Amino acid sequence: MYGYYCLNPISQVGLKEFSKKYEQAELAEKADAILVRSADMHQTELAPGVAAVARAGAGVNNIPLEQLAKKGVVVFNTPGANANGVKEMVLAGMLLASRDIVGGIEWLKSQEPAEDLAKKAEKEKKKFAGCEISGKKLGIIGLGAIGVKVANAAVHLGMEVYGYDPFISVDAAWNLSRSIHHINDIAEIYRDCDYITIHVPLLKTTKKMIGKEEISHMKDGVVLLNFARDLLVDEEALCEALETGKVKKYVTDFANPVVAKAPNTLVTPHLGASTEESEDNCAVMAVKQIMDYLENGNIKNSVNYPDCDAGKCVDAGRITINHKNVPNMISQFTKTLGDAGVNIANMTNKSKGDYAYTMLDVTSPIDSQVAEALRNIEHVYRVRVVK
Ligand SMILES: NC(=O)c1ccc[n+]([C@@H]2O[C@H](COP(=O)([O-])OP(=O)(O)OC[C@H]3O[C@@H](n4cnc5c(N)ncnc54)[C@H](O)[C@@H]3O)[C@@H](O)[C@H]2O)c1
Ligand SMILES: O=C(O)CC[C@@H](O)C(=O)O
Repeated sequence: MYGYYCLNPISQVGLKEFSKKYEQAELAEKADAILVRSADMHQTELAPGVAAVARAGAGVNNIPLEQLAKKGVVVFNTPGANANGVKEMVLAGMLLASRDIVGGIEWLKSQEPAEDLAKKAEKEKKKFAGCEISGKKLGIIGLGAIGVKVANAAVHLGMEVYGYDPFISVDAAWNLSRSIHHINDIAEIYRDCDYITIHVPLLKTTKKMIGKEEISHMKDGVVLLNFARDLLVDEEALCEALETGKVKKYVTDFANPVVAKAPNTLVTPHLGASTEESEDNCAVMAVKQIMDYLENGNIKNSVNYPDCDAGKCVDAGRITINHKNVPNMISQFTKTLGDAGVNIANMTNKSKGDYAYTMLDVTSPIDSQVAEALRNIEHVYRVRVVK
C-alpha cells in the first residue's frame, strides 16, 4: 500500500485516479508522496519516506527544489494543465482594464432602485467608458503554455500580438499563430505595446525583471497584467507609475499590502487556476505522475530530476537510484551488482543539471544487502527497490 498526503485541497476527480493500492495518509510523515498547490514548503521538513512531491500546477517557487533533489525527492509539476484557466483570466483582465466595468457595476449597486435609474445610468455612463482591445498592441513576455494560449486568443480578438521568449520550446513555437510577431529584444515590447502581460516562472533571473527602468521605457498609459508571480515586478516602482498615470492599470492575481493600497489596480485573489477544469486537469496529471513514479520508477514532468521512462518492468527486479551527476557513478552501480552476482537486463541513465537518475532492471530479485551497498556509494541520494 502507498500513502499520499495533500498539503492543499486537491480535486477529488484527480484523487479518484489513485488505484486501490493507495490511501490518503492522515499525517505527512506517513506518506510516500505529497500533493501540493500553493502551500509554501520552504520550511517543511519531509519525512525520509517521502519519495515524491507533485505540484498540481505550474509554478514551483513554493518548493525547495535543490534541497529535495539532494534528498532524492523527485518534484513534479503539471505543465499546461491550468493554462486555459489562466488565459481566460488574462482576457478578462484586459477587458476589465479597458472600460471601468467594475466601477460601473459598483456605482449601480450603490444607487436606489428608483424609477429614474435607467435615465441616471445613461447620464453617468461616460464616467466608465473606455476603449476596445481590438486593434491594440499586446506584448507577451514568456511564450510557454499560458503565453501561447493568450497570444493565439488575442489574435482572434483582433489584437496585434508581440511575443518575447528567448527560451521558447519547439512545441510552443509550433503552437503559436503565425500572425504573432516574434520579438528578440524585450525593449521593443516596452516601447510599442498598449498592453503587456508576463508569463514567466519566478526564478533568481526573473525576480523584479520589470522595474523602474523597464517601466520608464513603456508607453504612457500602458496596461500591465501579471498572472505569473508578484515578485516578477518591482511593485514599489510600479505604484509610483500608477500614481502618475504612466501605467494606466495594473491587473494582478497576487494580493499583497503594496498593491492593495495602490490606485488603478485590479487585484484578484490568485484565481488564475481556480476553475473546475484546471483543478481537475492538474490533479489528474499529478496523480498519474506519482503512480508511475512510485510503482515503476518512471519520471515524467519533473522539475528537479531528468525525465526517464523505462516502461513497466518485465524482469525479476527494478532498482532506481537518484544521485549526483558526477563521473564514475554507473561503473560503481554495475560493479556493486556484479559483485553480488546480479545480472543487469536493462539500464537507463539520465541527467539534468547537478542531478541524475539511473534505472536498472535485473534478472534476479534484489535483496536488501545489495540495495544497502548501493545506498552507501558516495553521491547517492536515494535507492528504491521498485520491484
Ligand atoms: N495565476 C495563476 O494561478 C497561475 C497559474 C499557472 C501558472 N502561473 C504562473 O505562470 C508561470 C508560467 O506558466 P506556464 O504554464 O506558461 O509555464 P511554462 O513553463 O509553460 O512557460 C514559461 C515560459 O517562460 C519562458 N521564460 C523563462 N524565462 C524567461 C525570460 N527571462 N524572458 C522571457 N521568457 C522567459 C520559458 O522559456 C517558458 O516558455 C508559472 O511559472 C507560474 O508562476 C500562475
Ligand atoms: O493552485 C493554484 O490555485 C495556483 C496555481 C498557479 O499558481 C500555478 O503556478 O500553477
